[in-house]
Amino acid sequence: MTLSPPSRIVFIGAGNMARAIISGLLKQGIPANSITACEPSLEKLQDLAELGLDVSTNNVESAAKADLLILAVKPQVMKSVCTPLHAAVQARHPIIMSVAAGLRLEAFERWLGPDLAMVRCMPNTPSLIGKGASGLFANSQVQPAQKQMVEQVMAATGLALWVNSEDELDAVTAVSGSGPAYYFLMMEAMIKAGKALGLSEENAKALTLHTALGAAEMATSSDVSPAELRRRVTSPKGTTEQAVLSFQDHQFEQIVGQAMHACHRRAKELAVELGNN
Ligand SMILES: NC(=O)C1=CN([C@@H]2O[C@H](COP(=O)(O)OP(=O)(O)OC[C@H]3O[C@@H](n4cnc5c(N)ncnc54)[C@H](O)[C@@H]3O)[C@@H](O)[C@H]2O)C=CC1
Ligand SMILES: O=C(O)[C@@H]1CCC=N1
Repeated sequence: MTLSPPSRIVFIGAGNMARAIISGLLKQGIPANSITACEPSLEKLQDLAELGLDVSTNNVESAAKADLLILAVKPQVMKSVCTPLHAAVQARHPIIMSVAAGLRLEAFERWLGPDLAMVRCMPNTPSLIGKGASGLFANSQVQPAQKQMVEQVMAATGLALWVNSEDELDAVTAVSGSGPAYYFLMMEAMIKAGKALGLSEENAKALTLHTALGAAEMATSSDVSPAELRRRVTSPKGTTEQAVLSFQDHQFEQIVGQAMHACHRRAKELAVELGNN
């Protein structure tokens, strides 16, 4: 895939999320030498340099050559990372994309200056294998062609959806940003229970993971709802029914709902704790 200009993508922060996006981009054929990864420690950048990326420890120099600047540091350090970039981004006006949970566009506008084309993105780590799911929201400075370019970049990592309001990104965080962890937690619990029922760890793990894969692929490719797919597994007076009844007796739906509300609340708290100065 070739990106229409702007074409230098600079990542500030090359941790888990940046690496997941970078990997998705490389898999889609985006040239490694058009991507810059910037991190405080060159040691951490070594594998990315070996893949052919341009690497740097200097955020300001890297931002100064960005066409698309992706801010991928923890929310807790975002302000201290952004403030020194003010002059570089005001001089070049790249498209800026934050992947940080919670932090709102108005905070970035305070830290980086006004009139910048900014996108907030909530990606997830399955971007690593091109199976990511991202929510995107753009401010009014982002032009249609720039929106298309950002969408093309994130679509290289999986599903990329625009949402209608910035608030919705906190809901995206609760559903898909943090969502992989919920499924991993479920897998951990199923492997443990499979072992308790007498399977070897190896078999419990293989069966659990392939079941998750099969269920996810079936649900995404099917034209019927997850509820109907569940019904088709659940024979009246059969085995699945007992498991589902047990989940329901233990308020499964409420447990999931409460967890996602807690996630959503935390995104809002982060915005207040870290974005108000
Ligand atoms: N991990 C995930 O599943 C997701 C993470 N995010 C967001 O992505 C952002 C990054 O999270 P992770 O990648 O998980 O964290 P991480 O800790 O793996 O990566 C952050 C990277 O930033 C680097 N860094 C620290 N200070 C820096 C500085 N001054 N300049 C440049 N780089 C610096 C760190 O060395 C580290 O490699 C966060 O804001 C998070 O909210 C969003 C969606 C999903
Ligand atoms: O846990 C977090 O804060 C980040 C944001 C979404 C997924 N991981």
